[in-house]
Amino acid sequence: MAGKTTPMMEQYLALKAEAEGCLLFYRMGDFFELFFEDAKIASQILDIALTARGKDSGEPVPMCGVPVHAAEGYLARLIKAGQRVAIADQVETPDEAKQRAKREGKPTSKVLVQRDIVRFVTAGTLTEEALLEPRRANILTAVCEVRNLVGIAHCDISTGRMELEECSLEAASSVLARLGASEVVAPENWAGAPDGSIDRPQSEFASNEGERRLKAIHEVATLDGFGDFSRAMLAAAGGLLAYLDHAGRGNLPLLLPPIVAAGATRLAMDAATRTSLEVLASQQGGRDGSLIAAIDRCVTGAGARQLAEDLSAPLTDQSSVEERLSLVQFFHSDPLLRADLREVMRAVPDIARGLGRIVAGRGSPRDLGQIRDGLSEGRRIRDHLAGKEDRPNLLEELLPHLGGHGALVDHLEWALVSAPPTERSQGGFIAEGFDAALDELRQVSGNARRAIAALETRYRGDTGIDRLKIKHNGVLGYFVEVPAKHADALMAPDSGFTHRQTMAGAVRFNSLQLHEEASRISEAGGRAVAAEEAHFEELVETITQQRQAIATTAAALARIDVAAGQAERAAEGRWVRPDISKDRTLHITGGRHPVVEASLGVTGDRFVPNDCTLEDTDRLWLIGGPNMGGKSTFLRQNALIVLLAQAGGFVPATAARIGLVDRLFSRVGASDNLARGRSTFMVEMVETAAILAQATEQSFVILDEVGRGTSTYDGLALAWAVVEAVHENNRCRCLFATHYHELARLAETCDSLSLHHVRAREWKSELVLLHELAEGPADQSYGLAVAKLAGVPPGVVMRAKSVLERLEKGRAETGGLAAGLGDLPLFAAAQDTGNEDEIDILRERLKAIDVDALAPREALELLYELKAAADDTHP
Ligand SMILES: Nc1ncnc2c1ncn2[C@@H]1O[C@H](COP(=O)(O)OP(=O)(O)OP(=O)(O)O)[C@@H](O)[C@H]1O
Repeated sequence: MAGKTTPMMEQYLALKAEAEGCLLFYRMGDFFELFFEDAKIASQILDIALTARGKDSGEPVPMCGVPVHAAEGYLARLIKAGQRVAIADQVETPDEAKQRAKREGKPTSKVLVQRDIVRFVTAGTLTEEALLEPRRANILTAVCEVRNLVGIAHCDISTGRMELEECSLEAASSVLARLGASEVVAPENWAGAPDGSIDRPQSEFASNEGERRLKAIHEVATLDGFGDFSRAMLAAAGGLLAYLDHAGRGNLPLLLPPIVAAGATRLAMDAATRTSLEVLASQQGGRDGSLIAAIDRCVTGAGARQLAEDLSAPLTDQSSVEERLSLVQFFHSDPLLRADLREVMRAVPDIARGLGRIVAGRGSPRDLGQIRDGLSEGRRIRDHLAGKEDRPNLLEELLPHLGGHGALVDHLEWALVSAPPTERSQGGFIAEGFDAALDELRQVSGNARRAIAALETRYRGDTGIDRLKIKHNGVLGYFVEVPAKHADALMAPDSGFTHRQTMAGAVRFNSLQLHEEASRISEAGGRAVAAEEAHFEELVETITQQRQAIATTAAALARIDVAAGQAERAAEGRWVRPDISKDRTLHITGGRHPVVEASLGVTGDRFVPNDCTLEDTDRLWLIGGPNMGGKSTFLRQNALIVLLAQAGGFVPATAARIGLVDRLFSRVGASDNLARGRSTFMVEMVETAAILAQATEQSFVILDEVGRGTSTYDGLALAWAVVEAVHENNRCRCLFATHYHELARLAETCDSLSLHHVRAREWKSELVLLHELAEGPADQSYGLAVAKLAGVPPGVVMRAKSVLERLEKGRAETGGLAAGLGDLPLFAAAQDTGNEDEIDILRERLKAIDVDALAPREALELLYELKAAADDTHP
C-alpha cells in the first residue's frame, strides 16, 4: 500500500521545484540535508554516506547530509564538480512557528518550521573567498541574440566588474571561449545557446528592462556616460541582472558601472569615435571622404567587405596583426605577382553572396555558375601562389582553403552551360552531355523544329504562295501566315488548313501536321524544363551541403584580396610596415592623414608630414596653435595610423612603432548632435565621461578642443580637470588639442605631459599656416589673422583688434583668465575630497573614547562636541 507524503516532504518537494534543477540543501537543525536523486549525486561527489530517512509513498527516501558549520567546503566541491546548489534555510525559529500555529488555530505539536530558498550558490555567483580562486577572475556570462547579433554581458561579482559586448553569431563562440566563464546563462529554447548554458526565461533578456535596471542601479538618467551600448548588449545585461537577482533572491551583488568590453582581440572603439574618425563613412554620411574610401584598393566586393570589417574591428593581439602585415608585405615586395593576382582576382565572382542566395532558396542558375567560376578561380590562384617562395604563415593557412572543391567544380562544369541565365523557368542552363534523357528531349524538339522548317518549304510549293511563313508566338503557338490577298486559297474547306485569326494585312491558319510537330516540341520542351529543374534542385542541395567549405574559400579569397589591395595602396603612397610592440609607445615619423592628403593631392597641394612620439614618460601632448593650423588633422592622423596598423595594414608614414592599443577614443568638442535632442555641450560631456571611465593605460585618446562648448571659464576649468584626470588616472597616451593657452601651465605639475603647437608665421602681415608641429607652447592665437584669411571685412577685423588690445591689457593687469590658479593643489591631492586629515582627527578622537567608562551625561556632551567638530570641518 502506498504511504502518505508527510508535511515535511511536501515542503521539501515544493522547495525542490523552486530550486529549478539545482541540488537542494535543506536545513534540518545543524545539518543541510539532501534527498532523493540529490542525495545520490552529492554523496558520490562528496564521498559521504548515503542513508535513508523515513518513507515517501511507501518507498525509503535516500538521504545524505553535511554539517552547517562545514558547509562551505562541501559547497566548493559540488560547485567544482559542475553542480549548482539552492540553500533552503529556516526563516523562523521553532518558537515563532508555534506562535504562528497558535494564531492560525492549528495544533502546535506538529507545526513545521517555515523554510525558504535564501540563496543559490552557482559557479558564476560565488563571492566567498574560500570558494574562489585568488588568481583567476570568476566570470558569469549572459548571452542572447537580438536581430542576428549576439549580446554578451559578463561580470565578475567578486570584483563587481561588468562588461557588455556584442558580436556576430559566428564570433560568439570565440568570444565565449575568450571569456572562459564559470557559468553561462541563455534564453531557453534558443538554438544558439552555448553547450552547458543554463536556460532562463526568454522574457528576462529584454533590452529595455536591462537598460532600466542598469540606470536604476547606478542612479543615472542615461547610460551614455558609461559607454555606447547596443540593444543586444542591453538585452544580455537584462538576462544577467535577472539571473543575479534570482541567484541572490533579490539581493544584487556589487556591480560597477558597465563598460563596453574591449575584447581581448579587438580594438574597442565606440560609435562616437568611429563617427569622428570617419572610418567607414564621412560625417556627411557617405563613403566619400571616409578612411575606407581613401584606402580601399580591393578588386572584389567580398574583399571590400572584409576590409570594412577589418577597419571596424582592428586586432589587439600582436601575432595576428603581424600575420596580416606579413601577408601585405609578401604582396608589397613582389609587384609583378601582385599585378597578376589582382588581374585574376578581378574576375572572381562574388561567391559569398551567391552562396547566400542559394542557401536561402533564392538562387538562380547564374549563381550556380558563379560558384563554379569562383571556386575554380580559387584553385588557379592557389596553384599560382603555391609556386612562390617565402610564403608567410597566413598565406600557408589560407592556401588549402582555396582548393578542395575539385569534385564540386568538376560536377558544376559538367552540369552547367558556360554562362547560365538568371532566369531558371525557361531551362537552357544544363549543358549538353550531362543528362542523356535531357539531350534526347532536346533532340526531339530540335527534330520537330527542323520538321517545321521543312513544312514551310513544302507548303510554299503546294500553295504556290512564296510569302507563306510559319511563325510562333506566345498566344497561338505555331501557325501558318499568308498575306490577306492569298488567304482565299487556304480558306477552302479541303485546303488542309483551318482558319485561326485574321489580321489587318495577313491571315493565320493551322494545319494538322504543324499541330503535331508543335505538340512534339512543347511536350519535349516541358519535359526538358522539368528535367533541368530537377537538376537545379540537386545542384543547390549539393552546394548547400558544402556551404561551410565554400564560405571558407570565399573568405580566404577576400582576405587575399584585402592584403594585395593594402599592398597596392602602400606602394602608391609610399606607406610603411609598422613595427608592432606591446609597450606603450607611439612613435610615428613623417605621419600623414590619408584622407586629407588625398584631397590636397587633387588641388596639387602638399601635405606636411609630422612626427608623434608618445611614450610612458611623455604620454600626453597638449597641442596649441592657430585655427586651421592642422591640429585636428594631426590628432586624427595618429589615431588612423594606429587603427590601420592594428587592422593589419601598412601606414602613411616613413616609420612607425606602435605599442598595441586596447581602446581608441576620439572626441571633438561640441560636435553637433542635435538629432538626439541634447545640447551640444551635454554630448561633449557625456562623451568625455565615457573616456574618463573607460580609457586604460593601454588606450590611445585624442581630444580635440574639449570644453569649447561652454563659457570660457567653465570650458577652461573642465579642460584643465580633464587633462589632469587623463594624466593622473587614465594614464593613457593622449593628444589634446586646445586653444586655451592657460593649459600650458599644466606642464609644471604633470610630468608626463609636454607642450606642442602647430606653427604659423605672419609674413607681410599675412598669416602663413605651416601645418608643421613644433615643441613648446603656442605663442599667440592668430584668431584675427584667420578671420581675415576667411574674408571677414577689414573693418570688423580692425575693431576686433582694438577690443583684443583692451582685453590683453586687462589680462596683463589682472593675471588673466588663469590668474586664480596660482596655488591650485595638485590633482591627486585635490582628489581626496573628504578632507582626510580632519576626518582622521575625528577618527582618532572616537578611537580614544572608552565607551564603558562614560556616564550617560558625559556621553551626550561628547556627542555634541564631536558633532560641532564635524560641522567645523564640513560646514
Ligand atoms: N599636415 C598638413 N599639411 C597640409 N595641410 C594641412 C595639414 N594639416 C591640415 N592641413 C590643412 O589645414 C586645414 C585645417 O586643418 P585642421 O582642421 O586640422 O586645423 P585645426 O588646427 O584643427 O583648426 P581648428 O582649430 O579651426 O579646428 C585642413 O583642412 C587641411 O586642408
